[in-house]
Amino acid sequence: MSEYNGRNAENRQSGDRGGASRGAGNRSGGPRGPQRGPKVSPARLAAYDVMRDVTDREAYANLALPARIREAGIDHRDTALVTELVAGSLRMRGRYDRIIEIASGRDTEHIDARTLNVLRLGVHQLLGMRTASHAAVNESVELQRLVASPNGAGFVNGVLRAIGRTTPEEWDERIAETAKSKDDALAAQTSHPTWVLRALRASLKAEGRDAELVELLEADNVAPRVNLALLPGFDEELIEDVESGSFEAITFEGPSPIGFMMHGGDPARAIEAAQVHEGALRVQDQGSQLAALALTRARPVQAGERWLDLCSGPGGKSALLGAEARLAGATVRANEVAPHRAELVRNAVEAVASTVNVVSFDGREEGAYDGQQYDRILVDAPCSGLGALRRRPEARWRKTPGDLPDLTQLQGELLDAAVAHLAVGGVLAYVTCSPHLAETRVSVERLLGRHADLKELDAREVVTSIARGPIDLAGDQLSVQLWPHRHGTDAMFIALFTKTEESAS
Ligand SMILES: C[S@@+](CC[C@H](N)C(=O)[O-])C[C@H]1O[C@@H](n2cnc3c(N)ncnc32)[C@H](O)[C@@H]1O
Repeated sequence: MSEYNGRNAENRQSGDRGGASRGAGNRSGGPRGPQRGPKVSPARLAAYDVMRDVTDREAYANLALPARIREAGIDHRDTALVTELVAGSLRMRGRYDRIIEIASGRDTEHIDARTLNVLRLGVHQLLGMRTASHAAVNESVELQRLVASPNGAGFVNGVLRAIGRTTPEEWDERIAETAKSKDDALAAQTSHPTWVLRALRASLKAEGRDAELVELLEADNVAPRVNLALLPGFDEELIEDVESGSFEAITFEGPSPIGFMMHGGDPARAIEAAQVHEGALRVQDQGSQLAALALTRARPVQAGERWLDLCSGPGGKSALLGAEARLAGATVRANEVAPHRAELVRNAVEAVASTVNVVSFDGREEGAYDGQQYDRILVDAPCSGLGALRRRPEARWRKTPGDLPDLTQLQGELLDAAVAHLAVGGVLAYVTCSPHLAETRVSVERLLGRHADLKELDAREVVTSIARGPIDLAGDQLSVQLWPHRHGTDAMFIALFTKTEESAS
């Protein structure tokens, strides 16, 4: 038996509400001919198309899904089904592939790519959505005939029937029995690459909380709630309205003092219903909210302060910095290297446009700084994104440990350039959406080693003082590591520094 207790995400996925058969689309690469009879629902066919685009063509599910749903004319009811099929099958791909291997006796590398995606979708219906076994198997067999090879229909039928006869808990045991190691078992059971599991454990261990690993891995497998931020200084009466129950879909809760949580429904509609200043209520993870507020509230702001958001695209934190600056009489320069992302920043800061100047430079170059020193600098650095695995179902399968050296080098170079433009007594925030130690504490220790004039500030104290209620921050470092399972946020890392007078010369 492995340490995993079978309390896995499969049991918590939403149920299949079934898909009506209303004439299939026709984009898949297989031998798809005309369908004779109502065999494969348009929802399942659309899900297959997106799976193929993501697994074989490097598409991003969050972009490919809405595009395919529109193209196939999928209605509102079936949109949820397609989304669940795709997101669940992609997120749980590591687990499902292992189960397929055990059930079929065949390595997934030796299964035709189209058939493998048909199987993944089938397994998700059987184990993740608890679709009636005959329906899941029959639809998968028909999907196989339509998009892959009719010759493989018997294989799909046999493998899925075998999988459906075994409960998710029994699959956990079979995975453990056949795994190469305990880590291999837990990684397959919870659908994480083993190197990611080890990196997450190392980071939790550094806080003395490695016992939380399974909880974290499970949290990664549940799509996050949509969170909203209300920009300070705008429509604050909304808080009272929400607290008095005027809005069913939103509650004023979570660790951020300006954060709201959505309980289902369409965020765009909820924002419209709130009738606030345009752009003042925005979708934003509460960890990101805390990271931006940690910089602005680390110490009182003096009117006239100059702030820099060095890596600002798509602009969520810039909007928040802009709102805080507007209230305190400071100004913000928001820099983003990619011009199309700088455009997104311009849109994001519309509500505070008079306070935020958006520019597009490489943050390691002088142009990003306009020859100025800054009182506060946010380096929300490009990173592996291992802290946001809940959001992008395919992301964990696209990262490799080989991505880290280039990223950590870039993070170091951006930080060095930022330090050179930090005013004496100014505050620098280093933020990543990754808990990987190479991108967090190792980066911090190296930075402090390179800059004798830099002193780390107590970010824990700052975040504790701004959080809405008590916040469980573990370990004995000055920096803050947030976690999905503990805080309901992305796994954001926040470190704060100041430049000291003595050694600044
Ligand atoms: C983690 S994201 C920032 C998220 C943003 N702060 C927000 O809250 O919306 C990192 C950003 O850094 C940008 N970036 C990457 N390399 C950069 C560089 N050399 N200089 C400036 N920005 C860079 C990326 O394009 C990306 O938009």
